[in-house]
Amino acid sequence: MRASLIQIAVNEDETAEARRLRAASLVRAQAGADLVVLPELWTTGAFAFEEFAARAEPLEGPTYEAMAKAASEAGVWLHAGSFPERDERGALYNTSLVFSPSGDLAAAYRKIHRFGFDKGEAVLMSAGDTLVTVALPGTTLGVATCYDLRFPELFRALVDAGAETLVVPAGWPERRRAHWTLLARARAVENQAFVLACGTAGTHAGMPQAGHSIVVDPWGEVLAEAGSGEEVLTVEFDPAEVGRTRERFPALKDRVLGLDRPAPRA
Ligand SMILES: O=C(O)CCC(=O)C(=O)O
Repeated sequence: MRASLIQIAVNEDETAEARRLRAASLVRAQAGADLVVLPELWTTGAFAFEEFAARAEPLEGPTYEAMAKAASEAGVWLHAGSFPERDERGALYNTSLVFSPSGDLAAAYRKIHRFGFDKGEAVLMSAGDTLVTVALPGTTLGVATCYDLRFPELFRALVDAGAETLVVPAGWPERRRAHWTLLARARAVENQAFVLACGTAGTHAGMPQAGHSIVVDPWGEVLAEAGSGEEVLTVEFDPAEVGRTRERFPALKDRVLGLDRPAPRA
């Protein structure tokens, strides 16, 4: 399987519309890949909070239209990263879209863990509540977004639902880059799965982005890692390696579920 992660730069000197056109052309240039991945909130920037409401779109808005067309023109499975979605009740979500090579929507995932504690995305957006997996020829994707990477129980639930390739679009800041690469490897090792983690480059709302998109195999080896600037990271991998790893080193079979919790101290 050939996957291309488009680590697009998100800077304020480019409009969302111009970036959408550029992203579509970058996707079309990946014709021949099986799977193409874009990062989180690449139209607005993950830290441009005031843009979320101003730039929010219905599910089938301009980003959906442009990415559906780009997927079908390139003939690839496309995880189109995420955009600020406004639903019919006016609530905002950080929503990712996955398209089939014919440009049909295969899945939409609303980010479950919102980042910011008591500000930013955590207060501006609503949380998703549904796990999403997508069956591709040869592998099943499990999708998560950025801050979700810090929550191993979400990834374990995706594995329980059949995921073998975990796809994580992000807008991860440079100042915590060490966590990004460490957590991507941890999620791969503990779940014996491929991790495809696609970040952004550039600086928006004063927040330099980490870049360093990374692809990790089920043994935790880094197959490819981008630098800090805009880059397309392309990697070939054999999805059957997940089954071989789980067979050879069957740690997932040794899980102990339903442990009693210690009684709270009086
Ligand atoms: O967890 C982190 O350090 C970064 C998370 C983040 O930037 C996000 O989810 O938008």
